[in-house]
Amino acid sequence: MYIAIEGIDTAGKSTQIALLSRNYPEAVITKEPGATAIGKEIRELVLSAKAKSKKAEFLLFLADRAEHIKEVIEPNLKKRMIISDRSVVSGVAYALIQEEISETAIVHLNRFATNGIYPQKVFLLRLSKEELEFRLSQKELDGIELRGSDYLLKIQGAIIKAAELLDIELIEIDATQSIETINKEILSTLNS
Ligand SMILES: Nc1ncnc2c1ncn2[C@@H]1O[C@H](COP(=O)(O)OP(=O)(O)O)[C@@H](O)[C@H]1O
Ligand SMILES: Cc1cn([C@H]2C[C@H](O)[C@@H](COP(=O)(O)OP(=O)(O)O)O2)c(=O)[nH]c1=O
Repeated sequence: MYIAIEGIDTAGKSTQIALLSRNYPEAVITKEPGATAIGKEIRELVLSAKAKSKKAEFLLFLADRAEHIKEVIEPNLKKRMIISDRSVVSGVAYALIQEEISETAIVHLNRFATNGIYPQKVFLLRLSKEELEFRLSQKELDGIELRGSDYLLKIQGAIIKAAELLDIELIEIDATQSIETINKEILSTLNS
C-alpha cells in the first residue's frame, strides 16, 4: 500500500512519519520534494524561492515528482508499504492557489508526471490558525514559510480540494491533538 501524510508546514508530518517508521519497520519511508539525487537539488533550488515564475516553480516540483515516482514509488509499489511525506496532493494544492494554471492543466500535468500513480490513502494533518502561528514562531522559516500563515491556511483548504479533484481518499485529522493520539488515529484507519 502507498500512503501519504499531508499538511501545511509545521502540521507534524515528519513527526508522524518518524512514528510510523517504527510501527512499520519494513516500510519504504520517502518524501516530496527531495527523495532522489536530482530531487535534492530541485528541493534546494525551489525552497530558495528564487523562481520568479510560478509556472517554473510548479514545473520544478513536477520534475521532482516524476523522478520520485520512477525511482522510489514504482519499484516498490507491489512489494512494500510506502509511506510518503507529501505527494501529488501537495503538488495540486500549491498550484491551485497560484491561480495561474487552469485546474484541468494542473491535474493533467500531475497525471503525466506520475503515470497516474497516486497514494491509496492520504492523511491530512489539519492545523488551527493559532497553533500554526505558534509553531511558525518557534522555527527558522524557509522561502515558502515566509509567505505567512494566511497563505499556508489557504493551502490547507486547497489540499482538501486537490484530493477531491484527484479522487483520492482523504482522512482528516486534528493536528492540534497530542502526537500519540494522532499516531493512534492513523494506525486505526490503516488497520480497519
Ligand atoms: N501533535 C503535536 N503537538 C505539538 N507539537 C507538535 C505536534 N506534532 C509536531 N509538533 C512540533 O511541531 C513542529 C513541526 O513538526 P514537524 O513534524 O516538523 O512538521 P512538518 O513535517 O509538517 O513541517 C516540531 O517542532 C514538532 O516537534
Ligand atoms: C510537494 C510540493 C511542496 N511545496 C512546498 C511545501 C513546502 O513549503 C515546501 C517543501 O518543503 P518540505 O520539504 O515539506 O519542508 P520542510 O523541510 O520545511 O518541512 O515546498 C510546493 O510548493 N509545491 C509542491 O508541489
